[in-house]
Amino acid sequence: MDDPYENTHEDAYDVVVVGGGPAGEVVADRVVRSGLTAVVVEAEAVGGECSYRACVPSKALLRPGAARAEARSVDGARQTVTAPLDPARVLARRDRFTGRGDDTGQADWLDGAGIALVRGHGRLAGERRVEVTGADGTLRTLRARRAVVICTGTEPALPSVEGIDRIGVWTNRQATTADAVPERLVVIGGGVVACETATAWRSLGSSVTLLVRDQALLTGWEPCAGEEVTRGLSDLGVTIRFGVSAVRVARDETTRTVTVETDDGATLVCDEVLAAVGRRPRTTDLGLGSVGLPAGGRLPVDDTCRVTAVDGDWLHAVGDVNHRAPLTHMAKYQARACAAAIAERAAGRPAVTGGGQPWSAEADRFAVPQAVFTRPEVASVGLTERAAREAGLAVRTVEYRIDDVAGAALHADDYRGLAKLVVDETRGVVVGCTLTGPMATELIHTATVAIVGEVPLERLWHAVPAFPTVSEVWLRLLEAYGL
Ligand SMILES: Cc1cc2nc3c(=O)[nH]c(=O)nc-3n(C[C@H](O)[C@H](O)[C@H](O)COP(=O)(O)OP(=O)(O)OC[C@H]3O[C@@H](n4cnc5c(N)ncnc54)[C@H](O)[C@@H]3O)c2cc1C
Ligand SMILES: NC(=O)c1ccc[n+]([C@@H]2O[C@H](COP(=O)([O-])OP(=O)(O)OC[C@H]3O[C@@H](n4cnc5c(N)ncnc54)[C@H](O)[C@@H]3O)[C@@H](O)[C@H]2O)c1
Repeated sequence: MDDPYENTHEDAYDVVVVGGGPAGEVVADRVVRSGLTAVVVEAEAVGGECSYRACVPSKALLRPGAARAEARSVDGARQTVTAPLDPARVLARRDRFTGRGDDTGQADWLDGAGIALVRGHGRLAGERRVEVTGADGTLRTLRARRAVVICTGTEPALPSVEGIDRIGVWTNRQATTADAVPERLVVIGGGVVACETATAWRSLGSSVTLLVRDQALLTGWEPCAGEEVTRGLSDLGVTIRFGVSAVRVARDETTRTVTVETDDGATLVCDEVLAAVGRRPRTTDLGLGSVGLPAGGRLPVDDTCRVTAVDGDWLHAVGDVNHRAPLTHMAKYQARACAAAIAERAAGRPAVTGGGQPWSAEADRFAVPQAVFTRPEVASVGLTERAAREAGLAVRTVEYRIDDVAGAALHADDYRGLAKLVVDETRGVVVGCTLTGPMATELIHTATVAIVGEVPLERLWHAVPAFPTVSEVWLRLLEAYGL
């Protein structure tokens, strides 16, 4: 059958990328570097959730409080840092990172990289076709000669709480872009968004209450991570209520305050409520039906990020939308792999995976690092002890208090931190690591290298950490293991 788009060059690209967040930007950049052409379709702002309403603004809000706490943890410096944070300056600094949502810089970067940008909402319209509806309602069809890559990310899930759709509930968007510090903030959830947001706004002066359905924070992590963050947030003045769910919320139109009723019969009054109960894929209005897929679900993929439920090797999904490892750095890692696979197949080669090839995003399955900038920081990579046991590994764990390391005591008078290694005894290698305490987020990469490199512990013994650094915890862990 004749292809009506065959000669319409302006609307045909080798690769059509739907969504210009971290995943989409990197896929497009890498395919163009490989000699193919690419277009990015973006509905809101190039840079995605990460740049404007997630990672970047949240870390910009967290850093001043962390810097202040760090100075106050050293005698001699502590006495000089007595004033609270200056919210106006903190919010202004955040805005310098986000440009308040202005994506001119990132759009210019796409242009400079030779990537076309089409603004509008993209939907699949059958095999290798994407229809884009512009803000003015105009419709444009893009044809992909080789591949379509879905990088549409996620949107916040809302808990089923009566009235939650009528109070102007905060999601990550308001929590990272608000222009004023709420006097009283109630947070529903006990995961990373809940814990980081509580840290940030409490540091800026809010009175924060966490309503945590579970009996711990950061479930899914090693229990010590949640315990340390519970202690740290409590010390910061955050109220944490475990085993409690909100059942009803209502905003008073006169006072603008929100009343939150909980399932233990209590009532809280606050100024804002943040829902931080996880994310759902942005696939409801994506034309998935045109390629035989149900709307609204995740898009399972193989290690090259090819959507497994669709025949052929043209449809891919990268980043949060495939739910393999919903983090920016893993989205970008998958993007590099996916672009390499597309280039490999374009060259007529099969892109076989599983052997550490650049087109194989296999680290998603065993070495996902995560850095959480709470007080204290927590970071992890690889398997928890529980996950390793469930996977049938011969598990041995080693724990060490980081405060007992000379470098940690020099770093902060009140240093408090934990390190836990999960070792696969059969292979004699580290398969998981969790760290808590100051600089945990920077220290975790050492563990990532050990896990990905499958470095035997006897060999790791020869990687000598410098004295007097916090990294000496690695020596202590190996000694505790018996080396
Ligand atoms: C509060 C918060 C803090 C976070 N902090 C961190 C952190 O510190 N570190 C970290 O690694 N991760 C963090 N994350 C997770 C991180 O934000 C995501 O993993 C990351 O944004 C995923 O990138 P993505 O490109 O897959 O999706 P997104 O960043 O969500 O980008 C998707 C893009 O697709 C566009 N889009 C969607 N649908 C369409 C469509 N139909 N047509 C056209 N365009 C479309 C959207 O407008 C958006 O620009 C955080 C998340 C939250 C909520
Ligand atoms: N520093 C970082 O790496 C960072 C920071 C923020 C967010 N993120 C990413 O953003 C994503 C979303 O984070 P999140 O915290 O929203 O999700 P999450 O899955 O980490 O935590 C969700 C929390 O909400 C609770 N919950 C779920 N449903 C509930 C309900 N109906 N009522 C009450 N509580 C409920 C869960 O028990 C859990 O405590 C994650 O994938 C995370 O990796 C990463």
